[in-house]
Amino acid sequence: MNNETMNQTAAARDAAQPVVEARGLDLTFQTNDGPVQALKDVNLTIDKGDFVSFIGPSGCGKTTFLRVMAALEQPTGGTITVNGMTPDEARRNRAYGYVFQAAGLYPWRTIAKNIRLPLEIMGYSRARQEERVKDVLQLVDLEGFGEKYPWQLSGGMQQRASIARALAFDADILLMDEPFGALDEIVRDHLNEQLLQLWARTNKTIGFVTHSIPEAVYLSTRIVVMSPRPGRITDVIESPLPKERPLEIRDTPEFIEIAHRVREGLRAGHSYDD
Ligand SMILES: Nc1ncnc2c1ncn2[C@@H]1O[C@H](COP(=O)(O)OP(=O)(O)OP(=O)(O)O)[C@@H](O)[C@H]1O
Repeated sequence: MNNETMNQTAAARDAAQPVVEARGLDLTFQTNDGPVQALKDVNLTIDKGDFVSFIGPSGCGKTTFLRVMAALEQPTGGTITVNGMTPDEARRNRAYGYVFQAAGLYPWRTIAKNIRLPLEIMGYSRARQEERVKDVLQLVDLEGFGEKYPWQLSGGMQQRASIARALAFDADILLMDEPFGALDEIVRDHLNEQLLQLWARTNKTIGFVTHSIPEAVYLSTRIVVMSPRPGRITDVIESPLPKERPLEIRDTPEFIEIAHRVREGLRAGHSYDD
């Protein structure tokens, strides 16, 4: 191998820094009705700056995988590292922010105070808290809404506030569990566009759970198709779509082709016997 080729190989390796590496991951829950295998032999690498969506029918382990990454569940087999550490160490290093399906804002605190909460807990100075709140409100297009209470905002705005809270301590990784699932389609389209812009501006690594094929295809650099009983990965689709994605991209043949492959993957992994 000549020097130039070696340099190119090294550059490619540096460019693709693995953020999450799961190898042979298993998770079996012990329940009163017996063991439930939520994840079976999951192998996945997520690189820095990837936008990875997890799609699959109910119960295929999407949320469980996200929770394992966030150290909220312990695997019962295999290995997983986040930024080269255990998920627990990564959590203590503030590697991720987590966004749930429900915005989960405290109704008695203003939007700014909701966003400030994790920073207060982490002991940020008052000045630094103010600075971060201002920055993240701007990132999610909610400048001027900091002093409002959650009930004064629409559902879409509340979800943006919840994303702002997850971004407050500037974690590298954003884990989002069906964050827009409860919103109507127009609002969802708008938030999808905004999320892509935010991702492009911040270069975060995003793990995103969804039930929607168009949402997964529109947002992702990589789509992980899962199937249930036991929960496992059946396909990983690398998106050929450019990083710049106007909503109209959804009408292009490339988009429709990826959506078709996701649908086929879901169909193949689905058992119609139950
Ligand atoms: N704490 C738990 N104890 C026992 N079983 C659990 C627990 N959490 C999840 N499970 C089971 O593990 C399986 C995977 O659940 P999980 O919530 O990860 O699926 P999902 O793909 O996110 O589903 P959905 O799309 O409905 O949110 C399911 O069978 C679920 O009932």
